[in-house]
Amino acid sequence: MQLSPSELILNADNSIYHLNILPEDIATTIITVGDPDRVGEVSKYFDTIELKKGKREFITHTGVLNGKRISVISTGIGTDNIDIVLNELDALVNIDFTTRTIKEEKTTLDIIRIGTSGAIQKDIPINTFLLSEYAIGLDSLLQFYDSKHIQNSDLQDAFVAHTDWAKDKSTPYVVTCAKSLADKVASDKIRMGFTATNVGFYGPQGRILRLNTQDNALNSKLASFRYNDLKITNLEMETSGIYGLAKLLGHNAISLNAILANRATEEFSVTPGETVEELIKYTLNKLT
Ligand SMILES: O=P(O)(O)O[C@H]1O[C@H](CO)[C@@H](O)[C@H]1O
Ligand SMILES: O=c1cc[nH]c(=O)[nH]1
Repeated sequence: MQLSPSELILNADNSIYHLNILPEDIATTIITVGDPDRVGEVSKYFDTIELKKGKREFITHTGVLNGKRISVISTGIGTDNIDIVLNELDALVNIDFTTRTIKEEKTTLDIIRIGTSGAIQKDIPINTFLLSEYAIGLDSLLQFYDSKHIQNSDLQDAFVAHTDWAKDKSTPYVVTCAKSLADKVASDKIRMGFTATNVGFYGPQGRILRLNTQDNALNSKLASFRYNDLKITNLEMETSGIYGLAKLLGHNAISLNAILANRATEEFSVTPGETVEELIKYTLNKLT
C-alpha cells in the first residue's frame, strides 16, 4: 500500500518532514539527547563528522568514532516529540521514499538516550549514572498505539492501586529497555533503575512554584511503590515513549540518565555540565 502525501510527509528534497534528513544521513546507531546544544557536545568526540543538518529542535550530526558510524539527534523535550523522532527515524530506514511503501526487509536501529533526570529515592546520589531498565509512562503516548501486548498490565494495575491514580489522568504503561543493548553499556559505574516519564517538569513531577498540584503526595507515592523487588528511581520526560515506540517498531533502545536533581533530599548538582559530559564520554566509549 502506498502511503499518501498527508501521512508520509517529505520535503522538496525528499527529506523527512520534521527531522529534515535523508535515509542516507543516519547511522544505525543513534544517540538521542533532549537539548539541541548537546548534539555538538557528543559529536565533538567523533573522529570525523560527515553531516550536520537540522530543523526546529531536531538537530542531527552523523560521523565516525573508532570506525563506528554514529548519529546524534536532539529530540527536544517530551514524549510528544519522541512520537515524531521515533516514527521519522523508523521511516528513514524502513519505508522506501520513492515507492512510498514499507520495505520487506527491516533495519533495526540501536537507540541510546543520553539525558538528564531527577532521582526520587534518597539513596541515589546527585551525579549518578542510571540506566532505565524499566519505564512507566505517565504520559499517554503509547495508549494511542496498538500496544497492550508490550505493556506490563499487572505492574500497571498495582501502580494505579498504590497511587490511587486519578481517572482524569491517562492510564500508566510499563515498558522495558532492550536487554542486549543494556548489557553492552552497563558496568559498575551505572545504576539500573525504574524510570517514571511524565508530561511536564513542574506539576507532573510534583514541583510546586505557584500552582498547587492535584496530588501533593505524588512523588512520595512513586517512591514508596514496590512491585516484587522493583522500585521507581527517577523522573524525566522521554524514556517511556522511546522504549514503547522502539519496541513496537522493532528497534533496540536504552535510556541513560545523568541524575542532576534529588527530589527527596532537595539537592541539585553543582556540576551539571561536567556530569553530562562524563556520561557522554562513558557512553561513546562503551558503544565504540
Ligand atoms: O536533558 P534532557 O535529555 O532534555 O532530559 C530531561 O531534561 C528535560 C527537562 O529539563 C527533559 O527533557 C527531561 O527528560
Ligand atoms: O528533575 C529533573 C531533572 C532533569 N530532568 C527532569 O525531567 N527532571
